[in-house]
Amino acid sequence: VKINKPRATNVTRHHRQLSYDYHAKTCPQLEQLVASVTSQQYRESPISGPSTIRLFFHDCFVEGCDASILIASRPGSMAEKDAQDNKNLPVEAFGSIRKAKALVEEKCPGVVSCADILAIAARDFVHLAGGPYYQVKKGRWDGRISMASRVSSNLPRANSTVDQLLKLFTSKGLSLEDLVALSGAHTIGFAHCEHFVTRLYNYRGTKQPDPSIDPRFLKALRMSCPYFGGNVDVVAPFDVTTPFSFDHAYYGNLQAKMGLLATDQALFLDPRTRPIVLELGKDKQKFFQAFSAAMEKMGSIGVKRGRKHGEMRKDCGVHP
Ligand code: HEM
Ligand SMILES: [Ca+2]
Ligand SMILES: [Ca+2]
Repeated sequence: VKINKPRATNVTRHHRQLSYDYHAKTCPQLEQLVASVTSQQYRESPISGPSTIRLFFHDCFVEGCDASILIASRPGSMAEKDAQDNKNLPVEAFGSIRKAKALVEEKCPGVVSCADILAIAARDFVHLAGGPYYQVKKGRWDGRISMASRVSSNLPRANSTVDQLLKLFTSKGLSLEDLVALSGAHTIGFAHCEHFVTRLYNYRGTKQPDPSIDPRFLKALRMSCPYFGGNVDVVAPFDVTTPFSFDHAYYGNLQAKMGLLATDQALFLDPRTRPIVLELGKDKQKFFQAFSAAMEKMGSIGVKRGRKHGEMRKDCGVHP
């Protein structure tokens, strides 16, 4: 397989422009302000955690980390959030960003982008669920473009092959290691049946289940997800062992043939990614380190700086 070289120039140049202390003078209390919202939100509706982390991923992969995913559609222009791939993102995720932005605007008007707030909130939720607390680089501006039509080609599908995943991730400046570490976000959260149901009944048109699923796990999943006529709202946990805790159990599940999506299980089946799955499954600290580093890289995809390329929104849902 030919792996496209990451367009490192693009990514690193913007990367260098972000900094940990970007708001030290303009909004020194920024992280506490966001934390007060995320911690309360996590107590009141814990599903804000996984959904905000996913929101951040879907933002960064489409037009870069620029809060383009938060823009509301207008008549005649369908925005990213209403694209098919984003329709399962619960309102809670958008709600926490809106609340955090409102509080930040009250204390530090006009200086902090929605994109930075989303990056900080995603980190907070990782930590609140038991994951690592890593420092977040800041200095992103919000994006001017949000088009539903740009979404699907920039996001992975639940049945993408490892080749396809690699091609997509390297095109964003992310490595093989980053792909495996970031997929570890599936240590929390849930997926709707539609994303894995063909694995349970008709794998690649064989009318048989995917042979790489553990038989007991298969049976349990089939109980929740019938092939026909199931309830479309039913979800299954990504990590059957600790669905609410941000730990490295995800990688152990893959070794036990209990990956939920084809893309999860594929990371253990593919000889290129298997060694990384084994390594991260052995050592929680190693996973935390790899995940934090990969989140920093993901958080610097396509970052915009300044009025020429970006904007500073007051309301994250509308262009100023
Ligand atoms: C590697 C390719 C990936 C694929 C194919 C994929 C696909 C999916 C799918 C299909 C869902 C279920 C959505 C639903 O039914 O509601 C999901 C959920 C989720 N994804 Fe991924 N994902 C990938 C990578 C990532 C990355 C890189 C992150 C973050 C760093 C992430 C974080 C999450 C989280 C936290 C959830 C749970 C959301 C919830 O419970 O509300 N995923 N993903
Ligand atoms: Ca974006
Ligand atoms: Ca877990």
